[in-house]
Amino acid sequence: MSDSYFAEKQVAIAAVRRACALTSSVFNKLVRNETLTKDDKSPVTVGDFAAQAVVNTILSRTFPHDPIVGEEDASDLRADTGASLRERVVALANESLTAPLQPGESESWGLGPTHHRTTEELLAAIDRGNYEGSRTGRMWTLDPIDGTKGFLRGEQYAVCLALIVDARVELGIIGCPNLPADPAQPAGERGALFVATRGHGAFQLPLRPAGEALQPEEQAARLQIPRFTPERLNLLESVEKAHAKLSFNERVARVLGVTRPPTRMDSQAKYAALARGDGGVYLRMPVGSGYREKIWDHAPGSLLVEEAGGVVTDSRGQPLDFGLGRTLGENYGVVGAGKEVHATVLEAIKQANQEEAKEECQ
Ligand SMILES: Nc1ncnc2c1ncn2[C@@H]1O[C@H](COP(=O)(O)O)[C@@H](O)[C@H]1OP(=O)(O)O
Ligand SMILES: [Mg+2]
Ligand SMILES: [Mg+2]
Ligand SMILES: [Mg+2]
Repeated sequence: MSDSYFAEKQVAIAAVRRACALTSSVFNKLVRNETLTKDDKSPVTVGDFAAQAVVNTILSRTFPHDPIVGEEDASDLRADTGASLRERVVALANESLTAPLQPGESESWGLGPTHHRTTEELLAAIDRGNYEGSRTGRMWTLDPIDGTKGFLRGEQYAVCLALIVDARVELGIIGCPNLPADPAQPAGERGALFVATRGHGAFQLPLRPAGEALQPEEQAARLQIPRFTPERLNLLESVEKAHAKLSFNERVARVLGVTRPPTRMDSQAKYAALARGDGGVYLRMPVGSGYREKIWDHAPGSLLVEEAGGVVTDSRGQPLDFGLGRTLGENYGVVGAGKEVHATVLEAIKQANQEEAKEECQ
């Protein structure tokens, strides 16, 4: 792995690893009343809030001038009705931040047993994620638990962090605590960390740090999307019908001549799976509800796929624009695939659109 954004990469890997340890341990202890429903009807748990508190606390200490676009905010925790939730989030975040230093971490990052934070400090850290985004300058974007529904089901979710500079994703980190470490052994050990730096490749590392060095070459496996023939392709798609138009995916699969059933998976674990050679196509078409995709849901995943030799665009072939604010703007869907397959998928989408329009006229 190269030295481009080396300091940022070290810090971001450590932050995502701590957040993954936190969320995995919280899953086993989650009780009723530790999950809220947000205004958009999506769930948020003490794990989402605490993971955002941890990552933002570390980033604020190490890169104090960088703004952060994070999914969550602390308003529900500050409310009187949020008192017990707030206490739990503070306890979980402090437990994570005060855990012993791991290989590659520095005490100057404000980590380790003497670094307890106050409630106000942790709520303020969560709210550091309120940045509105920008076309220029540096910013981080964080999804503390991507795929909260998957997390609650004990299935796939991901802790996702990216550094964006002048609207271009430069660094992407995705921690997947429930993803098999080795795709050839689906029932084997779980947990994988994915790291991509623009121009320097995509890598899988162990989720738990091993040995003294942070990322010795032998621990990082370089990822490359293989060439796919249609018989070997299958679509990687959302589990949630409300998030993506799965009936349209079926049509696209038919046009492509894909015979294998789709792989349904929550979160940016889909991008990680694609980057390491699973499926061959990431397809997410809008359901027509006016939902706008968020930058934290695609920034690290899209860089990971690009650095593994793939292409990620909207369904018209336009690049995703990370400079518009907290969202990607009007939603035309997202398509990710290896270079050769990507163009074929865009063609198949055109054809599927025409077929659908024709049927709707009849
Ligand atoms: N109505 C919606 N349409 C599309 N995506 C949504 C919607 N509501 C939430 N999401 C986000 O979609 C992503 C899940 O994608 P997938 O369906 O592929 O697993 C998550 O980031 C989820 O947020 P969250 O981070 O809160 O889980
Ligand atoms: Mg959410
Ligand atoms: Mg998300
Ligand atoms: Mg989330």
